[in-house]
Amino acid sequence: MATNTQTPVIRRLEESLINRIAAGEIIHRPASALKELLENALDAGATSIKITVKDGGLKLLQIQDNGSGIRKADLPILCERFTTSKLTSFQDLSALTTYGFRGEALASISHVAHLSVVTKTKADSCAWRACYSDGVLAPPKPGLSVDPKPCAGNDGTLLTVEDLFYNTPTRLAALRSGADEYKRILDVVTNYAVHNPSIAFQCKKASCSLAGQAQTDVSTPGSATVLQAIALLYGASLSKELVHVKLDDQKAIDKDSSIWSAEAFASNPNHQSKRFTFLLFINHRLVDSSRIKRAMEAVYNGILPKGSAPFVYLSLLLDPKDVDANVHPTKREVHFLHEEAITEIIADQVQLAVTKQGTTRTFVTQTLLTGGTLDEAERRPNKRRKIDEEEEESTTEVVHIQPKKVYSHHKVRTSAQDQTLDQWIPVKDKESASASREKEKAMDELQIEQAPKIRAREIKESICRLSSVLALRDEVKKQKHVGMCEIIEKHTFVGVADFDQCLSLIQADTKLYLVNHASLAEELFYQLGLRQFGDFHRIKLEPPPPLRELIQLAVSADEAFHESGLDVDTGTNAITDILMARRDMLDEYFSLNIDAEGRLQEIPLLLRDYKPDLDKLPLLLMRLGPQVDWGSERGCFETLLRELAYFYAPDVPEHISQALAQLKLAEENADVQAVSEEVGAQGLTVRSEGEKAIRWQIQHVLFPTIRRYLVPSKALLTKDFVQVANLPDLYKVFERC
Ligand SMILES: Nc1ncnc2c1ncn2[C@@H]1O[C@H](COP(=O)(O)OP(=O)(O)OP(=O)(O)O)[C@@H](O)[C@H]1O
Repeated sequence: MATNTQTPVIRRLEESLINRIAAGEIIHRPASALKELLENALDAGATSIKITVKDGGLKLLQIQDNGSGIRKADLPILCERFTTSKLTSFQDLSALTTYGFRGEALASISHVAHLSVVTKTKADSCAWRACYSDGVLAPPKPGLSVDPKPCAGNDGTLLTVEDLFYNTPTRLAALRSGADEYKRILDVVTNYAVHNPSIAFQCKKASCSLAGQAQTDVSTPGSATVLQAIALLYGASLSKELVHVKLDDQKAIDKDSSIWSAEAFASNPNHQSKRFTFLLFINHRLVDSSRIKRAMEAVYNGILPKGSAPFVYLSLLLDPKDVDANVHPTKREVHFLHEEAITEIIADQVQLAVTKQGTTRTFVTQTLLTGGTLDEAERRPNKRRKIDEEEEESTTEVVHIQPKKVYSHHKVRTSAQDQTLDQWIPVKDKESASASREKEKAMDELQIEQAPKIRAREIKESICRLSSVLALRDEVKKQKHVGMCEIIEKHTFVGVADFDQCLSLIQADTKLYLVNHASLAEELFYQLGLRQFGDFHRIKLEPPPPLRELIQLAVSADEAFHESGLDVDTGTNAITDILMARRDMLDEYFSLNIDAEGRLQEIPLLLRDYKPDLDKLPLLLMRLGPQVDWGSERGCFETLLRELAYFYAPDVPEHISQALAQLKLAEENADVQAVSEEVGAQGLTVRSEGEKAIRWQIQHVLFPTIRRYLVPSKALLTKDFVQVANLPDLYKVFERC
């Protein structure tokens, strides 16, 4: 760049240049112009909107609506900047019910294209035609008057945009192709057509087919529901895999916050696409929200296999006063009050609904359009759907283009959504088939109620300035094993292989690993403890149990303690005293709240949605005495977090082990009848229910969180990870057989 030693002169830009720069911010491409025009038609109350496009909208973009029309008297200022019928005062901004409010869209278009309008209100006896250039009326042809001309026309407005960006060649050159622009236009129309199913939409190219008839690429009847519109535009097979979530009259935070509602159609695990289709409307406005999008992606993280994506339509209705639509030139973004809380509620509900379907494996068949409309649409598929299908195919085509051959033994089924090992393990109780089915159903419901939120939630790292904690966090990072990280990050959970030994199978690429999930979980919980140090959520115990009694329970059951020769009371008192003396610190840093009367009020919640086995609580408290290094800050924090992690990690709960032991004993005595009558009534029943709940928690909460948050060390690799199979090797074995 040339260096200029002279001080630059500041000049006022020419009006036309200012307007063109401003227009460039609002009108990026044909699809953004169309969005503005569509929204104008919707604001005008249209029930039918027809769009015609030539060369991806660059040559021609025409939109005809049957809305209110524009008064002839308003035509002279129609395309002037900041002229609008939708806003009069600043206060109106906080009560917006229209898409438009700035009076800038038509002005912007007129600065970068040739714009003409034919419009007729119900009160007019004829339509009026006017042409615009650079914000003002322009003659239709050189030498003619600029005044609007009477002409024939229907009620409503026909807006024609020609030669978009004719005067901004850089913008024009940056646009890829007419086909690409047309695809974007179809996206916009499709999205609005889904959201406005009672409005008839049509979108077609202006070029005629050989038969002389333009082909309509998007077409909706205008008398459908959102689900029916999705079926029409995205395909009936998708619409059958959608779960419906409706939230009415919600309050974000407390009773004083405004009411909001939401409606969503989200795909169940049976639908898997390569690309995430996310249609988000906030107060009917088509917007992007990275926060909500991330939350939706997180919902499906633990449900869909890697590389698969869902479909989600979400419409959010908020009090207009809580929404700021004036944050982005194209209005593609909005800000709203309590965004985080509202997002979380919606994500939880979507997850609940989606996993309910995934868990119960019920395939709901929806009755779609009655009458011939859908069938007709199925025969004449909408272009948007065709494009989606083509895109799915074209991704496969990439494989063809790249000459990398995929051998069959490298092809692995990574779809973990439905076929995990657990599903092939029969529940071994002796109940009748129908009773078993009843119980299955009850279990499914129970599981949903017990742990409705199964995705790996965002767990924020707490702000902590204690050098000891920062050093411990650093240590975790330093021990990170890169190879293990890859496996953990892209693994697919296959199933619990041996429940009693805490072994699970996971798959990464073509390799199958047997992992000790209790060890992985213990390390995970230690790291989660470090991550949230000083800022844990809490589990409240109701009624709060006396600390001393809990410790006594564990001490009296502890063999090592008896061997040491100390008496139970002395041991119990010593441990109780240690904890009571440090209860302020325990509360502040670990959310372990013991009140002045020695009752345990709260314990830390390391992972929301995950329920630790509270039967292990006495053991935890007892171990906090001798196992924690109370002598140094760093040692104390580390050992205490390790104890918490040990408490949180899953192992076979006491009552299940007891039932198992009983079963084994009975089997050894060959008293099988007694097994079925006695243990079968208690032990095995407990095993099937308790075990099922734990298995569910392992698969749906633990492993998704491991995938997202565990920083694995080499130690884990050597101790708790065994590669049991590699598909190509297996293939060789089979070949030899
Ligand atoms: N299709 C239409 N039918 C009826 N009136 C229309 C139509 N399109 C535009 N108008 C009128 O023209 C005015 C200016 O439209 P323009 O799109 O420039 O701004 P806006 O919609 O008011 O605000 P924004 O710039 O935020 O979109 C609108 O306020 C509306 O009164």
